[in-house]
Amino acid sequence: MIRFRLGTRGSPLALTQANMVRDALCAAHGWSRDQVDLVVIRTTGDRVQDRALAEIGGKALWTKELDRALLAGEIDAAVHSMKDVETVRPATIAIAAMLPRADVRDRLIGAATPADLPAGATLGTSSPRRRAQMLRHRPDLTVVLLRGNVETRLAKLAAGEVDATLLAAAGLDRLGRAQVGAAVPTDLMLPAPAQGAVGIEVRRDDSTALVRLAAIDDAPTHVCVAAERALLAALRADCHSPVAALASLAGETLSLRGELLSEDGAHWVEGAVEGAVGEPLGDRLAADLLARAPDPVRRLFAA
Ligand SMILES: NCc1[nH]cc(CCC(=O)O)c1CC(=O)O
Repeated sequence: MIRFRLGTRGSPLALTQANMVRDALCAAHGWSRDQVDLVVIRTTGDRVQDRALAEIGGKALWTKELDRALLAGEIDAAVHSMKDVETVRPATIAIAAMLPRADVRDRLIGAATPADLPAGATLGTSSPRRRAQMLRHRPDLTVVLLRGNVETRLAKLAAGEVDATLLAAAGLDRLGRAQVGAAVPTDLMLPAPAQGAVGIEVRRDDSTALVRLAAIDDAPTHVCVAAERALLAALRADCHSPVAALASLAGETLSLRGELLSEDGAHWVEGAVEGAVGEPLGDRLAADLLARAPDPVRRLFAA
């Protein structure tokens, strides 16, 4: 009997997403639930909660231990929020599949819209993108660090530690918190590259796992997230970088929007490109944005 081991982080959101992958694999291959083992891997990012990720080593904090377990053969595949996966991955690891993307927007919790926040309100976030985008619209806000998993952040908000916060709609919805917060339109706040997408990685030389996962790949999600990640790669951006991106697919035409900001949100540049799937849209948009970026923005992205 086939057994398949799926590695995942242990946060409630990570476990929910790993269960979605398990359900998709069972549906695609006619497996029973007990044929897919969820193997919980504790990551540095789960342990360190008091500093911004960018400060202590970035996205690798979420992927390093899962990469190790994957390459050591302890698991057959690793489930990730694609938003947390580094732009440059080891050559030995392949992104084999993505689940259909959820709501890509951020939700604001604490006010109906950014404009409704009281003057001088305190916004809790540790995302450079959310901080810069909110300061762009509301330079009067005070932004403070807020970390922890989704439930922890909501508890800190309820305890009055901050007046408002932003969380991905995808995470809230998957955790059964669809009523929490108000979605901010993407025209006002372009999401993080890959927000709302769950990806599954395997060893590049494991053709069995590659084929099994191909059966659950959502091609439109994969194409869009790949374009957003290509923009990050072309910008040499990392999790310190205030960058937003969103691709959408209409028939064979892929559209990619992007926004780069200075850390204080006082400067920004936005742009969009369109083309056929397979065209290097990320490179084109990166070149266009960098050419037009005001100095305080370009300095953050100069390779
Ligand atoms: N950086 C943490 C993280 N990684 C993925 C999600 C939510 C799910 C997603 O965006 O796919 C979150 C929480 C958040 O940003 O609110």
